[in-house]
Amino acid sequence: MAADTPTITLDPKYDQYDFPTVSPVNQPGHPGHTTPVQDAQVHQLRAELEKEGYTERLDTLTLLRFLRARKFDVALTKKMFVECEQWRKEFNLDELVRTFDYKEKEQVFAFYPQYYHKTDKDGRPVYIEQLGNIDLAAMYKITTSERMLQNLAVEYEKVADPRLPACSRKSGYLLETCCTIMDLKGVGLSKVSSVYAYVKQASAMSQNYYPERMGRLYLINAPWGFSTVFGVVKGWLDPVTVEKIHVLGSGYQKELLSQVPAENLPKIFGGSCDCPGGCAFSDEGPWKDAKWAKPPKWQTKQAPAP
Ligand SMILES: O=C(NCc1ccc2c(c1)OCO2)c1ncc(Br)cc1F
Repeated sequence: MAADTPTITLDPKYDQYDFPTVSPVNQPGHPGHTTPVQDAQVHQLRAELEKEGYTERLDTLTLLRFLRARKFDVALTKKMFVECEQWRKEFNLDELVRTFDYKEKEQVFAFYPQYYHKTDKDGRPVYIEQLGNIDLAAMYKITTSERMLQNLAVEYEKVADPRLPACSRKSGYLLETCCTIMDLKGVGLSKVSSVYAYVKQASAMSQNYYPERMGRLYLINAPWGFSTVFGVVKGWLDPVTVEKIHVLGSGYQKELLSQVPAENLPKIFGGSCDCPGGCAFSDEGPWKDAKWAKPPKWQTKQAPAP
């Protein structure tokens, strides 16, 4: 086997994957592109977590995501993993995923659409939020911030299964991140203050408990002055995160269409997609296609794609 062929060392006890596990991202720390030291850090982290009684989510792909988020500092990664397990327990996430019914979704979406819709040119799930019509006073007559965060957590859980595995099967390589579009049209700086608390909690949930899931973040229709404000915020963010974020004004369509094929982008954003019943409610994507949603039971374990 050529020296540069990506290979991944899997632990048969935890790594029961039924989708491709080699990442197209040819950077150290990504599955199929780890160094021997990084492989050893995965084993060290797993051994320490097992010793503390953890038994779930100790698979290689998950541990590598946490290790990348903490720059392979095993002690800091262990702390992050433990805090995430603590949050999952307090949030009662395993039951929530099974039972949560966001029956007020259509009414909330009139103010704040948040949905997954098809894929970008690299095959990632596209996640769209439209924040411009948020009216928390009116929304809190319909729902609560707790239920909005519960819905977000459930949708994030579905990213791990079935969305990303289906996208990985369709593309033939491992996909671990999403392409997020946040439409700020109509978000005046005054409204930002009331929305701020929720957005702060949502982004904290994303960064602390779903590490390395954001592949790209497009902030479109950013109000004039936002990119100046963002210039300050940028200084507080990790450079790896900053290079994923694209702040675009009203002339976003050309850049957005270079990342998301027109047929996958809703018409309202300059694409050509117009799902029956509305793109915001279709949940269209490879995860809805029987061909990709689940491997047939007979499928043998595939060797990682060369
Ligand atoms: O896009 C994501 N995070 C970025 C994000 C998500 C929510 C936010 C935010 C930034 O800023 C404000 O609210 C994101 N997070 C977790 C998972 Br799973 C999939 C995702 F696409």
